[in-house]
Amino acid sequence: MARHQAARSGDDPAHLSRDTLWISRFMMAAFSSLAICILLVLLYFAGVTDARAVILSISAIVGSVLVFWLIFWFGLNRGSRDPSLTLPMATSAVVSLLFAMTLSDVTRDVLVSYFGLVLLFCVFRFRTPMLLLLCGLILVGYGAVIALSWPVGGWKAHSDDIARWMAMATALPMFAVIGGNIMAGRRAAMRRLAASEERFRRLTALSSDWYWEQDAALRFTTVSAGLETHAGIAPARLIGKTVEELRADPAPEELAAYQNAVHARQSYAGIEWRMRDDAGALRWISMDGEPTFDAAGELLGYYGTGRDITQRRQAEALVHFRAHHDALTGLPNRALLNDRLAAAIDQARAVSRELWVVFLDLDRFKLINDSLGHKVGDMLLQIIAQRMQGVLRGSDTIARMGGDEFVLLLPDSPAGSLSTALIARIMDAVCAPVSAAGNELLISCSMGIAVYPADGDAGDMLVEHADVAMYRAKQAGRNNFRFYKAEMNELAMYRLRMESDLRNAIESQEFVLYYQPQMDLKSGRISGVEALLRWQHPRPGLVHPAEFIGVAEEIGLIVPIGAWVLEQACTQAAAWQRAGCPPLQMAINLSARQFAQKDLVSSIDAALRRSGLAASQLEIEITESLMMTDVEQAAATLNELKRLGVRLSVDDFGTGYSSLYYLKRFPIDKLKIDRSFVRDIGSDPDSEAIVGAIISLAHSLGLSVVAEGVERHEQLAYLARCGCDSMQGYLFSAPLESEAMERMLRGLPPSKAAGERGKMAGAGQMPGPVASGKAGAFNPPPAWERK
Ligand SMILES: Nc1nc2c(ncn2[C@@H]2O[C@@H]3COP(=O)(O)O[C@H]4[C@@H](O)[C@H](n5cnc6c(=O)[nH]c(N)nc65)O[C@@H]4COP(=O)(O)O[C@H]3[C@H]2O)c(=O)[nH]1
Repeated sequence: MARHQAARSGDDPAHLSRDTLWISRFMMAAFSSLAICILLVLLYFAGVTDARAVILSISAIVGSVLVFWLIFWFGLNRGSRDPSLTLPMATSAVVSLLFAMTLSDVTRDVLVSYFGLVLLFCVFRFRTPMLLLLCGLILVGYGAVIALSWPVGGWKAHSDDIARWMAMATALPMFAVIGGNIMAGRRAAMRRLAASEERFRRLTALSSDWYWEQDAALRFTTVSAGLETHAGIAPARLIGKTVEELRADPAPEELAAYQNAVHARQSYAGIEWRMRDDAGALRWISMDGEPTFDAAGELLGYYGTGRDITQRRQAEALVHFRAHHDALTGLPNRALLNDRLAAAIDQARAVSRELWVVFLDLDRFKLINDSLGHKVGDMLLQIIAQRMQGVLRGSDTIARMGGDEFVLLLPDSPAGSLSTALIARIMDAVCAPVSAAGNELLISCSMGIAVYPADGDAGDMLVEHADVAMYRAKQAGRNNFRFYKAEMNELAMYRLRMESDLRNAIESQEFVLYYQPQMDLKSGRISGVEALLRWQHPRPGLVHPAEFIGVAEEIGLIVPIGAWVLEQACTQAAAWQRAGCPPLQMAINLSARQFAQKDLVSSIDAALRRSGLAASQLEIEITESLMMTDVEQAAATLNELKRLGVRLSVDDFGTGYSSLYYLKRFPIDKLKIDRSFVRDIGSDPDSEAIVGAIISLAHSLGLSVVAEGVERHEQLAYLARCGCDSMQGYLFSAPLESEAMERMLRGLPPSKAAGERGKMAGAGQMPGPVASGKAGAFNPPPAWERK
């Protein structure tokens, strides 16, 4: 019957439980009826009652049970207000009993006790009035039975029945009232409990927490539906399992606090652990728990609340990641590098192996950043970071220190994997052309390497030494690497001192301009002068640009210094002209940083306006490398300068790319043959050939040529033979202070100690070869070191 009911209710669990309840009530009534039938049969065999009475009574009882069975089988009870059919079944039972009592007066006293049983069933279902009604039915029925049998035996024969009826007439109503009230109270309590449970259910549904219970073995016995709602985990998955059994693999060690608490039978809060949700994703769960004990103090289990804290943990993980990684490249940052460095040193020490710390700095990155914008700079950094990651092994670390600086940790392997070939691979990865935002960029890098344990056994010391070595690599011409050597520290100290002195130099007005004339080879006249910067340092004295321009460029000071040079040179040229000197070309050097300044053209324009110098009298010297970093941008800037009317010359021609392409592409007026070729005229036929080729190439492109560093007549003669347009060098004049230059322009004899070489090497001496490096080739002067 239950199966039938389940099928009809569509296997709905709610229907199933309701049907089961109704059936169980029917079954109780059926078994009670069976008990009466058995009793009647026993009474017959005991000779207490006759066969007819037994058969009729059993037929009536079984008949009524059958009727109810059919009602339940066909579900006819469902339409009733009380589908359990307690009232009809109770009435039928009473009527059946009364029928059996009527048939056999002897068994009446036995059967009467079954009324109590019927009332007992009903007391759970009926309220007091209904119970009283049932009592009335029983009493009236019993009275009727007595009345029907009255003619047989009279008063005497029925004195027991009357006494029993009277006892029942007093007891049954009392039973109905007391039982009814007790059950009414119980029902009220049940309602209150149900209401409270409903409130609790709603509360947990509203909250992001869920409720759970565990037994004494700490297995979940109850888990509220909130677990599924908020964490996507079906509560059934937890039932019968302990927290340890549910933990996700690999199990993190966060449960020690939980285990300590439950072992000590204490409450706990905020215990966090991970498990997979029904979709397989990892979830973080937080639990608060409270133990429950029985009267004897034995643990019954735990109960408490839980919540899904996955989002919070993910946010924390993100914050942690951001605190330890560089936002742009996703590489470890300085903080994480320090941790890894300490661990790598410990590891290297433990296995007695080397560890290389490499400091890598991109060459001229600032130029790209300043000229093409931060977006392109950022893309470049990301691409290069990815490339380096591709070259390095899993055991290596690459960290971004900020800007264009990276530090690489390269632990050695048992097979001895560290070699300069690895460094070359990294360099190749960085140097491969990069396409960023439509720009084809060529970038190189300089690297310094400090080796553990030889160069230090502390992380910060190794990084510092690698930085010093990187600086030396840069000084040695960039796109290079250097291993750290102890002597490098001295140079680093010197550089630091220079940096701080340079920062004061502008304010203290320690810069001066010297001017070196350029002589027209055809006319023998001064066609122009080159403004050359000097630093009048209070202690070592006059410092040449080769020693500080590179540093000023790196720390960005070259921009204000260059602006000062531009202003000063324009003002001086205009002043000479106003003083009656013949008009001349004023050449100034432009650094890479200056060239990348967005307001370069406008600032030159402003300087020309302020000084009153014609744009055509200003010549800007730029180097080849400066133009080649980003060809498009360089062409745009040079074209703008050209539109302004200034002249453009390429300094140090022959030492760099010397590409015919850029000579055609850029609006250049003049080439300056590098003095390294000029120096070798007379001693090296190759240099002579190069000088000759440069001159004819320039002329065929319509450019003029100036040779720098001319010191000997032999050089002058060769240059003149090749058709060089002008020359600059000690043969004619060293760089001069402005007054001395003015005298020369006016054709007056030089005053004593006028020339720079006179100042540096002794006044009045004949010009001779003077060693002079280029900007960026940085050598500490002995005078500086002595201070
Ligand atoms: N051996 C030899 N050298 C000669 C001779 N004649 C001139 N020189 C030197 O050659 C350098 C020519 O300047 P540069 O090629 O533009 O090379 C310059 C230029 O690149 C840079 N520089 C100088 N002044 C400035 C400036 O105001 N701004 C920028 N950005 N760079 C500057 O510093 C470099 C070095 O400048 P200086 O030390 O003044 O060195 C000057 C000059 O003193 C000679 O006959 N023999």
